[in-house]
Amino acid sequence: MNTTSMNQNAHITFIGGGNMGRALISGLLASGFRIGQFSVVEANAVTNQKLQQDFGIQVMNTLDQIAFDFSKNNVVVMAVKPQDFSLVAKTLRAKLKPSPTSLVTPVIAPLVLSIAAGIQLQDMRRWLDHDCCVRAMPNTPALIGKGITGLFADASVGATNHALAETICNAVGQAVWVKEERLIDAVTAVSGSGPAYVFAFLEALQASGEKLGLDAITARKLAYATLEGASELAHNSDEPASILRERVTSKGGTTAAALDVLKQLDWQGTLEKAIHAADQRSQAMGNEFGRG
Ligand SMILES: NC(=O)C1=CN([C@@H]2O[C@H](COP(=O)(O)OP(=O)(O)OC[C@H]3O[C@@H](n4cnc5c(N)ncnc54)[C@H](OP(=O)(O)O)[C@@H]3O)[C@@H](O)[C@H]2O)C=CC1
Ligand SMILES: O=C(O)[C@@H]1CCC=N1
Repeated sequence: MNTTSMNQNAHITFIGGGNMGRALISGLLASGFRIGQFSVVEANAVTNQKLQQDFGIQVMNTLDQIAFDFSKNNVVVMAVKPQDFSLVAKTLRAKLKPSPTSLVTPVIAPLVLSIAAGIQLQDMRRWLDHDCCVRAMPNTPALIGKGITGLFADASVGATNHALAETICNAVGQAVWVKEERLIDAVTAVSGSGPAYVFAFLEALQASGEKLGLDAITARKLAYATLEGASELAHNSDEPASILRERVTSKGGTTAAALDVLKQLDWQGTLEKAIHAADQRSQAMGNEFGRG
């Protein structure tokens, strides 16, 4: 099946349309997937209502309302919190197979694409009684088509579903495959949680400007434009970030004064510890919520 017909025949069911589900739905719609290709199950009444209003898509309240059309290339995006995952997966289990009286057998096995932090493939497969599972770790810039998603699949996922998972993630930005499942925890720590570190940096840069006497609007403009300009410069440059940093740092100047303080406070070490904590938490959540 070529990519165009694979995409056109895809039906994507989101279980959970909260922060990340919403970002992916929005990004996928903007990239050309059609409204009719989506189903969403969202238990929260307010979130449910808002999804219907904003996107005009079909949003169900409960999992028992799902009925897969097995003539489609079904993708089920598991976008609930890790602590809700096992219950959802166990409820979904019976739905993933056509009923014995069904006249349609799946063209390809439904793909279960989990974006949940920590939840491991072995646990998903046990709960779902279904092999065709892929782990993905996207991030919220998917909302504007600038996400980056780390993906892991093992050999039990066939070529079509491998390609489908990648196509969906590419539609909302970029996708990278990692070679070991364990590395999805690292992806989570770096880029899944990463936007929050960047937003915290932006908050701090703006607040520092205000403390130096700039009004809030000006401080915000300076901080946001600096982050945008610097990251685009780094992105488009052949040089590593360390060289770009040196070019800003005049000998005995202002940048050197600021970077000296960050060095004394072991800024890099602190950030490494923070990202290590996220990686550890991802593993711990896998153990905590993977039981049962
Ligand atoms: N937020 C992010 O930046 C990222 C999140 N992720 C992962 O994505 C997943 C979702 O995170 P996030 O979007 O932030 O979480 P949210 O809580 O915003 O969204 C999850 C939604 O699922 C709903 N829900 C709970 N149980 C069910 C059910 N049985 N059926 C249907 N819907 C249900 C929740 O309702 P209620 O609130 O009422 O429980 C909630 O609205 C997590 O596993 C997280 O690890 C991955 C990458 C980035
Ligand atoms: O904070 C979390 O657990 C989720 C996973 C990555 C981003 N948000």
